[in-house]
Amino acid sequence: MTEYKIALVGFGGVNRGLAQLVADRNAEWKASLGFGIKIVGVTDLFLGSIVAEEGLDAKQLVALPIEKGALAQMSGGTAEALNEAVIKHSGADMIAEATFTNPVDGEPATTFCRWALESGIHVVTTNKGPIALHGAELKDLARRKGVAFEYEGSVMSGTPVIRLARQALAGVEVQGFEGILNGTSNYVLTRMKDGLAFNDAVAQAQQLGYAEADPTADVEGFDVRLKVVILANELLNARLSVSDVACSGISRISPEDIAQASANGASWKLIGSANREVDGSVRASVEARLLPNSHPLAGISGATNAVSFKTTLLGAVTVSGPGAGRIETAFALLSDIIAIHTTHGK
Ligand SMILES: NC(=O)c1ccc[n+]([C@@H]2O[C@H](COP(=O)([O-])OP(=O)(O)OC[C@H]3O[C@@H](n4cnc5c(N)ncnc54)[C@H](O)[C@@H]3O)[C@@H](O)[C@H]2O)c1
Ligand SMILES: N[C@@H](CCO)C(=O)O
Repeated sequence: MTEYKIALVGFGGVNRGLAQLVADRNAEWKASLGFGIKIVGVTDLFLGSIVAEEGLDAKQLVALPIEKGALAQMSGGTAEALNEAVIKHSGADMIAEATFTNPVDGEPATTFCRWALESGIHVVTTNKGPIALHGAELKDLARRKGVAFEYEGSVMSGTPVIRLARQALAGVEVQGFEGILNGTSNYVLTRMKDGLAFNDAVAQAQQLGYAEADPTADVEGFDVRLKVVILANELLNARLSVSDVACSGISRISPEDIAQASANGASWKLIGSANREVDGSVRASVEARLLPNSHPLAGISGATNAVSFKTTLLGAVTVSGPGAGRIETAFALLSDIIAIHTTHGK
């Protein structure tokens, strides 16, 4: 029976969700998926770090209090985040990288991915920064080292979209896409429709684990911009940089705008899109749009996301599902591990 040794880099909502899945389902996976997972290391800026080659108790990790240096409370743990040592020397076959997304330069997560890949260790990540800003370099490094670099959860959380489009839609000629790609902003717009104030709706999204560490990234469109770059480069073979994508958010939409839209049978939505132009170039944008309620994306509510691919052979193909959430995103990491097991399984 294959047992993957994994090190968790960043132990916030998403990787705690993965530990929860391991605690609850590892035995079942051995039967249904043909492998198990052993957590051999954890490192987190706030909580500290720990390594245990024999494996850590996932239940104990899930129950760890969210207190500065809390990993020092576990036998062998320390209050220091020994990121490099945990990534390179914990004996892990793979790391699950889930630290903060840095939309400016993708650091330090990009360095964490490089350390692992250079050491011949697979990487699964939900972090948009390294992929949107350094994806080509990291994919090339992974190829050269013969290891996997998987990032399904970077777009639409656990809802399959990157691998689905890459594999199941291969050959249908994707010409473009438009979608609701941020759970927090869609949740905020939905709750404002119910009468909640903007700031209160953002606070709820934070409590529910949807928002970025700095929710400005959600409501000003920066998070969607990263996702548009990832999807356009992945599916349209574009070579977009973040600066190529015009971007605005939802913070200027007032309760009055929302009420007026409702009265007129329309809804405000934050839409990320990219399209191949006749000259072959790809044009992309992120903006709030007023959609008639008959539009397929107008009825997508709460933290649900949806993306509609424009294809030559099938017309529009639309995928909808959770766009954020701790367990939902942890599932994306599991789907990456399953993909690694399929391609690199021992
Ligand atoms: N929560 C979601 O719904 C969701 C969905 C898709 C993608 N993501 C992405 O997944 C990642 C993790 O999300 P989350 O909700 O768990 O965030 P989180 O804020 O709950 O956790 C991030 C953790 O990373 C740690 N960290 C930050 N910088 C670090 C560093 N330099 N070294 C070590 N640890 C560091 C923090 O202390 C924190 O515990 C983010 O990049 C986010 O954009 C989240
Ligand atoms: N903060 C992001 C997490 C998923 O990438 C969102 O709300 O969509």
